[in-house]
Amino acid sequence: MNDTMKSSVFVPAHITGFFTIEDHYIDLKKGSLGAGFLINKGVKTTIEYCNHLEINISQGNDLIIKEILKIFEVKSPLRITQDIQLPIGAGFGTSAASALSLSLALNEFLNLGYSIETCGQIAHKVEISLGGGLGDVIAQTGKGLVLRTLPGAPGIGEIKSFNEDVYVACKSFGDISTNNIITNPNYKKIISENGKDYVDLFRKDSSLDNFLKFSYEFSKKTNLITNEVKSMIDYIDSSCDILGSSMAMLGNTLFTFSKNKEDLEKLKIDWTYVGKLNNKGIIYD
Ligand SMILES: Nc1ncnc2c1ncn2[C@@H]1O[C@H](COP(=O)(O)OP(=O)(O)O)[C@@H](O)[C@H]1O
Ligand SMILES: CC(C)(COP(=O)(O)O)[C@@H](O)C(=O)O
Repeated sequence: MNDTMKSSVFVPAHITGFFTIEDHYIDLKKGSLGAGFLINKGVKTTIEYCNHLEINISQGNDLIIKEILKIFEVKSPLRITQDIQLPIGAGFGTSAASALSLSLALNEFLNLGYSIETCGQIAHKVEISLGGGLGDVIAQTGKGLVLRTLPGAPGIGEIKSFNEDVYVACKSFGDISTNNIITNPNYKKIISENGKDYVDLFRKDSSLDNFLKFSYEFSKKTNLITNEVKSMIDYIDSSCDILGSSMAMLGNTLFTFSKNKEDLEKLKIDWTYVGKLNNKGIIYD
């Protein structure tokens, strides 16, 4: 047991701009290629000693927590608190952040000595089995702008991180069922055909401009872009000097990048998130 009797881990939300779907009969090798980014809100999991199992979660259900506890074979009664700081199902990767932050916090609190890769593989397996996503867990072990170059769990897949000094604003209009999209044969085909083109181009020139351009084109070519997101992008493009905007995969959520916060605040949009790109990654308290 951790002698401080309390462990907290924050895992940043991850927003995908474009991606491919990489099936495999081994869940640890199943995932996605693509590019996305991390922000300064996400999921913070805190574990304390308690005389009975207590789960406090700010939203959603305890399905992910129960699955992770099963894999860790946790016997000691704990108080697990999860602060999910963004809307669930809206393209922020909250299921992956819930699974990864809990795995890392359990590892620290129980002094198990697992590597981040092992904790990430546990989280990835739960993410895949529950249909929460494909490549968010490995992406959340990166920093800033994250390119997935090999699919799979941490320690199996591969990522490259790029540090960018920019502001991001996200506006969510609601959720989109990730599982319905990533298991639909027609979507799988159009997503992977277009996603592969953009991954190949982005690998050659991994600039922020390209990320924003490729993501917006991807959202239109896959017909995933929603009317709300498209109209908001048109309004933003006509209003001010921003770097670019697109749709979060997979949520009815817009994201836009700017060199300064003032231009984002001038838009008078009730942002779901506005802040700097997260170039630091996971935080252990
Ligand atoms: N903390 C959670 N506990 C249980 N289920 C969750 C949690 N977060 C998300 N989910 C479920 O996982 C699926 C994907 O959610 P999420 O990862 O939030 O989607 P997105 O990555 O698009 O934000 C949804 O069906 C959602 O209901
Ligand atoms: C795009 C998606 C397949 C789903 O993302 P989300 O809905 O945020 O879980 C993501 O997991 C990825 O692999 O890039």
